[in-house]
Amino acid sequence: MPTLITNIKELLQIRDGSLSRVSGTEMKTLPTLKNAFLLIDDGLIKDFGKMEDLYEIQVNEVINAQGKMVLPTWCDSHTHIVYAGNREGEFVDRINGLTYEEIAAKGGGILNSAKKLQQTSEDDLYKQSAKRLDEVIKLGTGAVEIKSGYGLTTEAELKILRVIKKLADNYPITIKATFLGAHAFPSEFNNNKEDYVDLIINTMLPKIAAENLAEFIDVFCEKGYFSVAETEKIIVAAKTYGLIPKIHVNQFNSIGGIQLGVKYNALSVDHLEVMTTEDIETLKNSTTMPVALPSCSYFLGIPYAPARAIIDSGLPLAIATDYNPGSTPSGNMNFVISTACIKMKMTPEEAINAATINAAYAMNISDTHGSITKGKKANLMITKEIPSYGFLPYAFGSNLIDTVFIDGKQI
Ligand SMILES: N=CN[C@@H](CCC(=O)O)C(=O)O
Ligand SMILES: [Zn+2]
Repeated sequence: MPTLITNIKELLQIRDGSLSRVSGTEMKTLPTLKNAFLLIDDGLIKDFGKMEDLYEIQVNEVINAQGKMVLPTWCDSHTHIVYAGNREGEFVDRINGLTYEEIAAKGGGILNSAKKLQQTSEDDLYKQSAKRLDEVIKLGTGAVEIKSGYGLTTEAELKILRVIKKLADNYPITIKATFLGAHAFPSEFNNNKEDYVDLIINTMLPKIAAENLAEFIDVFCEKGYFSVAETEKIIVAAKTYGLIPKIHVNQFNSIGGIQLGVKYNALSVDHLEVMTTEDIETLKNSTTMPVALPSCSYFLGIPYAPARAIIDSGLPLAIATDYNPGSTPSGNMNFVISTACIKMKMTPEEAINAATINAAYAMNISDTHGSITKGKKANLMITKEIPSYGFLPYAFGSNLIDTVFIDGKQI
């Protein structure tokens, strides 16, 4: 039986089904309908319109959204939420003056998380990760991409990907899995890095493909991590198994990761804190979505991705949390949106577009998620009473999300 939401102060992000992403000046527009209704049936958005055009209909439930906004749930296209424990100690080390790179160089960082994860059972890892997922769903996230990458052995990488699969089976939200075995070189491969790349290609990838555990391939393409040549080798091998590239590039240095991503039709290139004009030029006329991770810049105190230069050059932009224990121990998309506005000078319209329709594109789900469109999933949220949608990024730190619907069901 259908559910009807009535008296919606403003229904945000109404789009035609054919739209998959918005770029450049298009990002400044957020199509809305004031004083609206929305009808949910069979888990999908069945209809919406002005209250004055509401017709007689038999429904199961009527929700009065007087004074409240309704919008599609956030799509978080870049997370690492399947991890063990935390890295609170390194947080304090950084407060005391060490840099992220210095901590990694002395065996902390990703290797620290990998050690913890290797010692954690699959059940415990599931429990820890499910808790994080529960939290972000309540904050309005209705689809999430999750990467492996804190295992760094065949067994531990498979453990993470199986946990992701179990989360996808047990939770109603859409979950996409990414294989990120190339997140860091385990220390035992320090003197023979090619052997680790070979392990990824010859052992991990075939097993992951055989169990159908990932849709995307990711590599941390960065100085001190994986070179452009190593990244290319891994992407080429992964593509033979049908995995689509979504890669970590330009976090600390611009070394050619964007050019590589575009060459191999990456679905997205993520981080982008350090961008050259050539990097921006390369992204033009490509199908690759640039993805910025504002909370990572906030937490590490590193530059923010130059959103203005990216959008003003006509490109699209998506934003995501990067939820992980080292650089972003937060999965709050509302904070990401506020930070994008406050620190990256994105307008509320641009930030909401970046976290919905463009973020859905960066996860390959824009045909079902990311906008209020008839026939798309009824993954929606109702805000608390707010004066306007600009209040969402403005009142940073307040939880303004009242109710979340996934597949038309209230969470
Ligand atoms: N930069 C690479 N990977 C993660 C952080 C890894 C970590 O510090 O644990 C990121 O996207 O920020
Ligand atoms: Zn990341």
